[in-house]
Amino acid sequence: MPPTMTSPLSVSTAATPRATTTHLSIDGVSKRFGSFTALDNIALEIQEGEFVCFLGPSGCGKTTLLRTIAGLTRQSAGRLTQRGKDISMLPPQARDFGIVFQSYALFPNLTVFNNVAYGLRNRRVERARINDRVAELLALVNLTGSEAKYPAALSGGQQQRVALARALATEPGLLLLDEPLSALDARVRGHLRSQIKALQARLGVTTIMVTHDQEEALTMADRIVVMNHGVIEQVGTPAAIYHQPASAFVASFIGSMNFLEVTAQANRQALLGNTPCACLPHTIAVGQAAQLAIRPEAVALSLQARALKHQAGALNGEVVSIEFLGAFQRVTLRLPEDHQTLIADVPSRDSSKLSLYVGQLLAIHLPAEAARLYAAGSSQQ
Ligand SMILES: Nc1ncnc2c1ncn2[C@@H]1O[C@H](COP(=O)(O)OP(=O)(O)OP(=O)(O)O)[C@@H](O)[C@H]1O
Repeated sequence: MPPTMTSPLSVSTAATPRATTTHLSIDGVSKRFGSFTALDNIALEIQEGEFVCFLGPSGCGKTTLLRTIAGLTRQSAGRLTQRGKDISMLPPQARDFGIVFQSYALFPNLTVFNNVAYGLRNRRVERARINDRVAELLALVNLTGSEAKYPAALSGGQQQRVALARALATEPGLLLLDEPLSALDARVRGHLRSQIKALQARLGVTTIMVTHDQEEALTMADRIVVMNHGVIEQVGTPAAIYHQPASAFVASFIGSMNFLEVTAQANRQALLGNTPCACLPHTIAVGQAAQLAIRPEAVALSLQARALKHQAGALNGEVVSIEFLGAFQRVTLRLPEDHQTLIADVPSRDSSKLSLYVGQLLAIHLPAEAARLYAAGSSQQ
């Protein structure tokens, strides 16, 4: 299985806020469409003020879960509680949330001012208060001065900022974001990502964002809910999801990962061909086929391969390609063990010491603390 290749990621290391009050509880929520199960017994608690991302591949059920929270889709089973109140059967208009969709969904025939004021007018808020609140919200999303413009006169990023202001206008307890950045080009997306994150931190509004973009989730979320085939695979901080993936699926979905075919051994070990490799504690039976997962940046390369070549327990490989990626070089090695391949990311400042070239034989070190064993054939993407 070739390793999943994506660019290196900056993982948000911000600690989960010390929020201890539950904002939203999802208890045993399932959703079936005919005989198809889109959500299977989902259980999740979201804390007051948290920024949570639902992350997963297309069709995993993340939008269905968001829509269920909003009341736009009715669950087939289970219960939703918001701030202690059972909202399971409430229609969307009786629930406390603001929502931003992927496509801007602004009213095209209303000005920016009137789009943002819409929810406030529906609630019969008095005119002077509406004027103040719209001014405050437009300042918050850096669109002061755009009050009289129509959506068609705004860029995609500006339209999404108006949509955000509109969603926040009535001060909802919960902000729902359904892939709000995916229709925007990369530069605007990056900029808006940090704006939304800063705004959320400033307002402290509990936020759930659906995304299929791992980088977005890793950089924005306090906690990530990784979903696959209608179930939650793992819930954790970005750092925990990245460094301690709970399943082969999570390991392969987030960041780049090598998967080597090995045989499980006792005492935190696995056999790669005949070469013993130390790894983290595992629960796979001795002698069972397994996958050893290790990130490319954790693989260490050195020059003593020839000396080690015939030494028991030494792992070496031949360089088959070198890609220059700026901050690091991505080196693909062929291992003598069953001709498997391994990717190593070598920081550019270290690569000169290795004088890398195709055909070179290098010693490989797989640090045990970065090597995780999963059952062979366990779900990847
Ligand atoms: N109204 C519906 N009727 C039938 N099937 C549906 C309906 N809505 C969603 N599904 C199915 O449920 C599954 C989950 O859909 P959902 O939209 O939640 O996925 P997703 O993870 O948000 O994916 P994407 O990123 O592609 O939007 C999909 O297989 C989808 O085809």
